[in-house]
Amino acid sequence: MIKVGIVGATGYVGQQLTWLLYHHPKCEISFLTSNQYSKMNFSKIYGQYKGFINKKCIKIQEIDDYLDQTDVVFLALPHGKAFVLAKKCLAKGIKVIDMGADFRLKDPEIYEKWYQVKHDGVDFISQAVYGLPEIHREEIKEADFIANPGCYCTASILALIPLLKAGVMDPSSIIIDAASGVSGSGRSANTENLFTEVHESFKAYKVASHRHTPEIEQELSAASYDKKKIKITFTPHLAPMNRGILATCYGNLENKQSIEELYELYYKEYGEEYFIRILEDLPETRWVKGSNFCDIALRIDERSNRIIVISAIDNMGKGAAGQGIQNLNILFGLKEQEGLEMLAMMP
Ligand SMILES: NC(=O)C1=CN([C@@H]2O[C@H](COP(=O)(O)OP(=O)(O)OC[C@H]3O[C@@H](n4cnc5c(N)ncnc54)[C@H](OP(=O)(O)O)[C@@H]3O)[C@@H](O)[C@H]2O)C=CC1
Ligand SMILES: CC(=O)N[C@@H](CCC(=O)OP(=O)(O)O)C(=O)O
Repeated sequence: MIKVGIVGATGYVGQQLTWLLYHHPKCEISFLTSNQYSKMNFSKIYGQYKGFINKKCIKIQEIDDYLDQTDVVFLALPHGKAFVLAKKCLAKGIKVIDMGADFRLKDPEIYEKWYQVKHDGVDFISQAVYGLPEIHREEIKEADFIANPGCYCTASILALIPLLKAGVMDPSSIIIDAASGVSGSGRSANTENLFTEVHESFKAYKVASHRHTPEIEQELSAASYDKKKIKITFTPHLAPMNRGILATCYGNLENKQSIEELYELYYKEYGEEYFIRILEDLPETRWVKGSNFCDIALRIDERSNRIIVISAIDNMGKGAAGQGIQNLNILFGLKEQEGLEMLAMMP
């Protein structure tokens, strides 16, 4: 069995990791950390685990006692908090999957500008592989340190890469409108996320300033046919639902092309990918809720010759914990779907 520690287990991503690992046939949990709830049984915080997980949370400072019996550690902490822990675990030969943003951006100056935090792990950036398996699988197989992508980034990058690789779209014309469920902002108390503030309302936020913008640009630029630096317009929205991301991505087509030709690019890129479903029907968040799937569909606006790509993921599935487990499976040479084959649950 692979022994897995979760740092930040009481957050939404940490809880989702715990749920997936509890059901994973090849993994067992070695420790769960929480500073706020240390010494409290995990099933007291999340009641569904009563009778299933009987483990007390430990403080981060106590993980040293457990690291000798741990193969891989998930860091599910706010940004700026992964540097010291990643360094410590890697030095002990323990694999690390960071769910936060600290090692996703290859340029520390860009990180510092968008996150307003000093990068304290510059020496490790090159060691971290961007954990989007459909794009970086071969590098992930060789890695011991994974920077798990941001949720909006996963939905947007997977939606656009086939078009950019083929060079059929003007990269300077990309606009991404994406909406997320409220769990995307985490579990900590915040007036803006109260039920009364978000229920029955829909809003854009961090317009032209969201920190996922440079992450999406980094990956799209690297994947595009000419590797030129791409600048996008990205507008996130808050949707009054618990989970899910729907990304609607627009770009100008370079030439007149049929929808069949464009779908062909997606079948070529993702035809073998278990977790990507290329659909003719338009994706909906409810069809991916709780799963690790990314559903994608295409349309052409004939009047403007614009391509519109719509993708749906669960922000905590393929957008975070599901993808984290997919990365774990690759790191340890397991079947990529191990522990991840569940479908969305309706309603
Ligand atoms: N929510 C989502 O959909 C997604 C989140 N992410 C990223 O995953 C990470 C975790 O997100 P999420 O679970 O939503 O966040 P939450 O706010 O729900 O949880 C954060 C966790 O980190 C712990 N924590 C908070 N502050 C500190 C601190 N100063 N030092 C140590 N531990 C701390 C909390 O522990 P304690 O019990 O002590 O309070 C809690 O367990 C973030 O980097 C986030 O950006 C990535 C993709 C999607
Ligand atoms: C709805 C909502 O608030 N979503 C979060 C994105 C969560 C995420 O993926 O953030 P990281 O890149 O920090 O991991 C946000 O917009 O900040």
